[in-house]
Amino acid sequence: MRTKIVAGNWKMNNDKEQSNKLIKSLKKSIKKMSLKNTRVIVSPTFVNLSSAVKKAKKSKIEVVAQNMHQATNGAYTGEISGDMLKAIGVETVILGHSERRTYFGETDEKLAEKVNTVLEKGMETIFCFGELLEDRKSDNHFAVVESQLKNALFHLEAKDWKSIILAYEPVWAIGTGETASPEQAQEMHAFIRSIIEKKYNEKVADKVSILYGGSVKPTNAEEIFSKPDVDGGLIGGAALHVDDFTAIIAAI
Ligand SMILES: O=C(CO)COP(=O)(O)O
Repeated sequence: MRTKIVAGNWKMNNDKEQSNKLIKSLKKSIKKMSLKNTRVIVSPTFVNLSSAVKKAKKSKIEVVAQNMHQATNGAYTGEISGDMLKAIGVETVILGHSERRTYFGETDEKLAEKVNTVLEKGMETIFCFGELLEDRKSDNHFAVVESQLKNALFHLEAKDWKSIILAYEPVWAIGTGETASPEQAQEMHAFIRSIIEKKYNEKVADKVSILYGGSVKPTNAEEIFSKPDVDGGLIGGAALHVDDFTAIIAAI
């Protein structure tokens, strides 16, 4: 059985107090839930990671980072390395989010380097990708997603995939209120699994958790998560509110 995951990407939101308060409330609200085979993840901004890790201790909540640099250390002003994250108890990092690609020029090639570093450091990544609206309109969405995966991940060996979680986030659905329909999500997730099977084998394809991201809300989560190839969600806006995020976790 594949691991189910509900992850909240807080982006550049929540100061230290808000961050700690949200974790405290979330801890309480999920305490009685039976979360067998399910991971609950939150991703605060860098400066709040350390206190979030402490706050989340002795709970089901895992704290992950939103980005990291590919080098171990060096003259990279403003950057954060994998070792620095590990030193404060953060073992997982989101990579390739569309906001990083769009606003910070992260290319598939750079992401491939970051993924390599994640593996060298024994870390894990939630790897994001997804097509733009114009790609979908021109019926290029499968080709775009396939090339993003090939360029950034298909140099890996089969054994490396135990450290990879995929997050399909169609850019047109991020923060827009417009969600991919459960059928569109399922169609793409099944396609992703099929190309992984072709490149590797059935076991790798069957084992990798593929999350959907893009305007997931309490009102649509259950239907999206009910699809056989959707193993959870990467949640933006709705992860900032404990009631909404709790309802989304309950939907899994
Ligand atoms: O970008 C996202 C998660 O990484 C999705 O954001 P929204 O849920 O706000 O659309």
